[in-house]
Amino acid sequence: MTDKKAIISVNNLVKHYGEFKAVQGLSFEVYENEIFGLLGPNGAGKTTTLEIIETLREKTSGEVLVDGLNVDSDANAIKQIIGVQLQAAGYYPNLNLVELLELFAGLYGVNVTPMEMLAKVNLQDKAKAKYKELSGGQKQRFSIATTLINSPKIVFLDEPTTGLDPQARRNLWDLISEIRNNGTTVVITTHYMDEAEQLCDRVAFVEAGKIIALDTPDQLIDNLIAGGFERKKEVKAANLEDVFINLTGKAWRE
Ligand SMILES: Nc1ncnc2c1ncn2[C@@H]1O[C@H](COP(=O)(O)OP(=O)(O)OP(=O)(O)O)[C@@H](O)[C@H]1O
Repeated sequence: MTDKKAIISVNNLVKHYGEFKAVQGLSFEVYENEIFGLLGPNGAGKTTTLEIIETLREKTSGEVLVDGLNVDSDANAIKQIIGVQLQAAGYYPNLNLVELLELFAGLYGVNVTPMEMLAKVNLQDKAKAKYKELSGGQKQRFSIATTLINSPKIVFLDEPTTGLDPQARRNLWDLISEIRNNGTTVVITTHYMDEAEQLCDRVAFVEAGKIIALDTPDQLIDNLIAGGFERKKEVKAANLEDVFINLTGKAWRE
């Protein structure tokens, strides 16, 4: 991993909300073409950190470079090369998915073929549906499609699988891996450790505005075991989620 090139560099990032210190000197790099996970408990500062990198939130101090561009001076250029998920409220209720994609493409000043974008996230059948008519998993997939409109170098996904069933989650993992395999760097936040373990090339654990560990999932687990850690209960070769997936299959179904 040492020959990897950093596409995001965060140096001593600090964010205060009044007296409250939400981010307290974070430093990390995201490498080109990896899936990088920010993990940590509620309120740890993950979203704040992401939004500062996305140029959507002011920092208190520190340096953030995105593909060599500085968030302080090059925010507009950064916006051109990143894909960010919109909050649900951003989707005009009376437009269908094709019309929404055309609207976003117009805002970015790019040409897209909406059906091709929908095919990437397996939503061709829903081309004429409105956002509010989609299931939770379909909404997430559509919102990921919107992040790809400007062919970004980096996509940011804030808890993309929260609230989804196991199949929808696994299908989203496949989709996110595909996005990475097509050359895009992915930065993701999640509370699901199985997701981080399966999906992320490297993860950073954030707690109370600080990074307390950063490595590949494999290395972090090996370090823990090397320290003498043992699970109390013997681990079975499968878990209840495996039973669910085996009973119900892995096909897209919402
Ligand atoms: N606009 C704001 N004004 C004041 N405090 C804020 C603001 N935004 C976030 N905070 C506080 O900063 C801390 C970090 O919030 P943040 O949303 O970054 O956490 P998070 O790690 O993304 O949490 P979660 O996992 O719950 O999404 C929290 O204590 C939160 O209450």
